[in-house]
Amino acid sequence: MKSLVLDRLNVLYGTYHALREVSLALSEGQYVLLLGENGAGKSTLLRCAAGWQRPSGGVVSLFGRALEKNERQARQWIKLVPDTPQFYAEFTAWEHVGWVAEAHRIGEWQSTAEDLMTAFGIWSNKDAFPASFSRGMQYKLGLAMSLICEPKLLLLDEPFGPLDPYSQEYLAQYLRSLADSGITIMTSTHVLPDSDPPDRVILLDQGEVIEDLSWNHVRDQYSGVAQSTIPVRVLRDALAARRRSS
Ligand SMILES: Nc1ncnc2c1ncn2[C@@H]1O[C@H](COP(=O)(O)OP(=O)(O)OP(=O)(O)O)[C@@H](O)[C@H]1O
Repeated sequence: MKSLVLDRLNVLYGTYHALREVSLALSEGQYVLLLGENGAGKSTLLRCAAGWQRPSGGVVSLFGRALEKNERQARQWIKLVPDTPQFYAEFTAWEHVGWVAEAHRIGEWQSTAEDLMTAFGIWSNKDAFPASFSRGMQYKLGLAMSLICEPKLLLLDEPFGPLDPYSQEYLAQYLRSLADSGITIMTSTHVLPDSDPPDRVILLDQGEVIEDLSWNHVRDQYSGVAQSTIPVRVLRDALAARRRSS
């Protein structure tokens, strides 16, 4: 069963075509990187996949059902952490996590929340207000709020960028273990830690999917190259080939 299928998605902002005939299918437990230059359409794709934005054309399906025909269930299953998560000024970090956990009817959420916040290094800030958090701490809180809801599909917009190197490695490890436990993950990124590789890499350029590669294929093609530098090389080579042929 495919957890996420995007079928010929198009997104127009006025006359600007931000996504053009984007089709892809993600299997359960796949960990996928979405690569592309600034403005390639990564956030737009993630927002459409999460149901935060309605495409101008095309269909988003989750576990075999169109998202808009199964919206409440789909929204419980999918969690998107945007590049800049938003918070309520008047609630603490702990209240944010507790509030989403209760809303999703997660039982006994407190110890999981403590584990998540400890793992992400924000436990000592649990009673502080997220407005006072650094960008990296805000991202970690956004992650904790999403993970406490036990999503089946986790969409992350630029998760590694705001994090310190230790947290980047920890998150890469954590994402790998989530995927191995059956959660599907798609993350846009310009950064890849050296450990715990993804399964697949999708390259976007000017709103179009230009490559869809297995990590094993990419790894073989760039053997001897540090994992962290592979995304930039894959993207650079694919864009160069595309511009040569056009
Ligand atoms: N609300 C909007 N109105 C008009 N144009 C938009 C809007 N949102 C995005 N765009 C345009 O759509 C294109 C894709 O934007 P998007 O944010 O999806 O790119 P991205 O790949 O996530 O970029 P980045 O790496 O900089 O985050 C860009 O040209 C952007 O200017």
